Amino acid sequence: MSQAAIGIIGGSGLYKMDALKDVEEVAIDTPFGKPSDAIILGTIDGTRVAFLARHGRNHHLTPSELPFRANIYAMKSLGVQYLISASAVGSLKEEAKPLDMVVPDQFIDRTKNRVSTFFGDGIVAHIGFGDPVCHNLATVLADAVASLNLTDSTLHRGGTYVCMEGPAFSTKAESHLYRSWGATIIGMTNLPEAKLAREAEIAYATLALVTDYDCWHPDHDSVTVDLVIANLQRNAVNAQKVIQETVRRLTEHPPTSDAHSALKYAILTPLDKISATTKEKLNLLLQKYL
Ligand SMILES: CSC[C@H]1O[C@H](OP(=O)(O)O)[C@H](O)[C@@H]1O
Ligand SMILES: Nc1ncnc2[nH]cnc12
Repeated sequence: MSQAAIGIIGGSGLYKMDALKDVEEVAIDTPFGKPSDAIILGTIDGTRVAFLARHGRNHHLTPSELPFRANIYAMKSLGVQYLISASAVGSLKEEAKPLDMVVPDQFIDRTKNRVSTFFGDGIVAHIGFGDPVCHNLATVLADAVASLNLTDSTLHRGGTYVCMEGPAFSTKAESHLYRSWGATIIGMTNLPEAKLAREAEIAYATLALVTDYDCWHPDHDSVTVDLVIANLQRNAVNAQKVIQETVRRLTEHPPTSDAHSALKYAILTPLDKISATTKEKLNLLLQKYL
């Protein structure tokens, strides 16, 4: 099957990548079901890239309905080693303005209905997640943003992304609570993805595109989908430029990543005690340790 070392997951408003050439659509089935949509394989300036629209190209899946495991497994099956998420987020800080970009380095989990692990069914593993984002990949991503000198968007390096369940946006009390925790941005999708990517030994980083001030800001109307999409469409051109530049830099200097060996000391169950069925289901993740 065709392979790509770099994967992109496009969120709300980013349903395709114009820079992707020679595209081929691949419908992948995984032991965890089907991904959100077909994966679009192609090249960006000669580098193979796999693109997936997180909510489907017609945005038909809510955050709680997303097949996170199938999405990450499908990326792994294509050989993806670096995964970049482009995501719409609300801002929890005055200085992170709509149209700005944030490359977060921490997450807070406020989800309730997500399956965020490949393990279970007779195999136990606990990956380290103290640093949930790959520092080296995030640095390449943030450096790519900085190199473009975008006039209409300020870059914020680091910051905490609160991942809420949704699909309704937060209450004001929740929004103020997250601000009191020092969090920078809020979204509904990235945390399960980051956990599963780590379990799959894929380096993961997020390009967060600020679309609104959530509902805490006294001078801004509460968040609406219209506002999110309008601001994302304004920012989608910049986001694609950033991704293109990041792909160029990753191709020139592929960074090392601790994520690439995340399972080395994480599996507790003796490998000879794992059932054949579970072994087969997780073979893609486990094969280098078997
Ligand atoms: C359309 S507003 C809420 C929606 O947008 C974000 O999606 P994504 O992370 O896929 O860009 C947010 O997480 C919500 O799912
Ligand atoms: N304010 C917000 N809350 C949660 N997810 C979002 N995505 C974009 N804006 C958001």
